[in-house]
Amino acid sequence: MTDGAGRFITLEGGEGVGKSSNMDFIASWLEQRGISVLRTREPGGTRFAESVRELLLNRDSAPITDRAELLLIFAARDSHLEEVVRPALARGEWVLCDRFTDATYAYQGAGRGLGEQPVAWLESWVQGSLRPDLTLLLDAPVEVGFSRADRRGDRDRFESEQRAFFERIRQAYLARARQEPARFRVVDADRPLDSVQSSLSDTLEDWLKTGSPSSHG
Ligand SMILES: Nc1ncnc2c1ncn2[C@@H]1O[C@H](COP(=O)(O)OP(=O)(O)O)[C@@H](O)[C@H]1O
Ligand SMILES: Cc1cn([C@H]2C[C@H](O)[C@@H](COP(=O)(O)OP(=O)(O)O)O2)c(=O)[nH]c1=O
Repeated sequence: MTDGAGRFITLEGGEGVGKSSNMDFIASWLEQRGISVLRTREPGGTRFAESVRELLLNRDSAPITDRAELLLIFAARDSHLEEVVRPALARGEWVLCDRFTDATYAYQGAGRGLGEQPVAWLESWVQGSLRPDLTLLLDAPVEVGFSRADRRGDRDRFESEQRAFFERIRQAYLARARQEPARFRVVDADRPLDSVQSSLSDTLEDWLKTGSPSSHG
């Protein structure tokens, strides 16, 4: 892509679907095509946001109400957008982010049961018109992700939730993908890693062919 405009790509999915395993793959795939990408994650990406991440993920944190959790996530997001994402897009760079606001609709909106409305308010206040250009959703049954994530060892504060929480998250992600088919590509992650990656290649190839429209030009 040589049009000089940045692109904002997000990777989403429930626990253990393979986001971390595929971040490198996606970044290298783009880099092989001459597109360098800035890799980042949420919550996180700045010193402040990484401290918030620690607070949110640590099982030994003092109790956090659901509303406070939502506000903390957007506080971290504001810092990440101001310090990292917006400046990179303004320089014409591509940004690849491990989770973004679709995760908030899924985890806080559906998982915690706060509903879409408070997420939508904060999204429009904190982000203005900024939205991802492409969202890759890795989808797998909850038990598949769970058994993979368990191999990683200790469960964090979110991973300690019950199965119904993760079912709501999966359904919310799929519903968002249905509502915004132009932005989302759903990849079946319930397959061996090489098949998942071959689908990701096809998906990216197809998206680049369609002109990979940017809203940050
Ligand atoms: N398609 C796959 N098939 C089998 N195991 C996988 C697959 N993708 C990832 N894994 C393994 O599952 C575990 C969780 O993957 P990870 O990438 O950390 O998931 P996430 O970041 O989505 O939580 C890791 O041990 C990883 O090696
Ligand atoms: C970005 C974001 C993440 N989260 C949660 C989901 C994850 O459990 C956790 C950290 O994300 P992540 O690093 O993707 O964890 P994992 O690799 O274990 O899937 O933060 C939210 O609840 N809301 C959000 O808006």
